[in-house]
Amino acid sequence: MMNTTTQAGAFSERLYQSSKEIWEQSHRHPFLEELKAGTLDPAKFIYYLKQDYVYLIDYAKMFAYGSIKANDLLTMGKFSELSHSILNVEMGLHRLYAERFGITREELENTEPSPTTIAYTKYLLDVAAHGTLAEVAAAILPCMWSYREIGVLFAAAPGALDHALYRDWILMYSSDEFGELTDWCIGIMDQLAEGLPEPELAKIERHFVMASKLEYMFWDMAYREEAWPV
Ligand SMILES: Cc1ncc(CO)c(N)n1
Repeated sequence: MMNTTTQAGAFSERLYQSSKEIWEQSHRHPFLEELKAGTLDPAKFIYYLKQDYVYLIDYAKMFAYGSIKANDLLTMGKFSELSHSILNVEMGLHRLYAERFGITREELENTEPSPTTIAYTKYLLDVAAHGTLAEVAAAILPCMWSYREIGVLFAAAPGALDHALYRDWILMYSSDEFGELTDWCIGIMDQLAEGLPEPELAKIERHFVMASKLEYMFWDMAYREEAWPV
């Protein structure tokens, strides 16, 4: 495993270790193995893109909550910068892909969330409604950090960038800009965890592990093109 934990402090290293095996299972999931090889069925990618678009609407709100819960202007500003970047840069990539596939913006935005998307986003929003800023940071971190890890690993994988279809996706998540935003999230997590009692740290760790499991489930959901049973 390539070390992408460039700025990890003590607590974020503990978080990383807590979910390392879950992340590795994600990396080995056929959705990502095939995306890396360029063989992923575009229908599965389109399904993912649409679910991820509605996921990102709620995910962007998590950073808005981060801004509300922050107590200093620097942190507020950074959380709102992150929210802006999700809505305009990351979701811009989804809109571009949708255009390539002939999917309208309206269709993209009106995607009915699958059971797994609901589970993930509502879990996050529950943490935002009831948790501390440190809990919010822990819940949103696996998303950024695991994608950065995947992006960096895939960008370095021989041939992965040669496949026209998935190249832009890999470039987005391996970009310096995405990496810097991820490092900021890791840094604020370490800062917020400093001096907290162990039961609080354990609760934060549970959010991180839960979000990591939901990340795995998101890949699996897309590969299965999960639908509502009724
Ligand atoms: C489900 C999910 N997790 C993480 C990211 C990265 O922001 C994303 N776009 N979607």
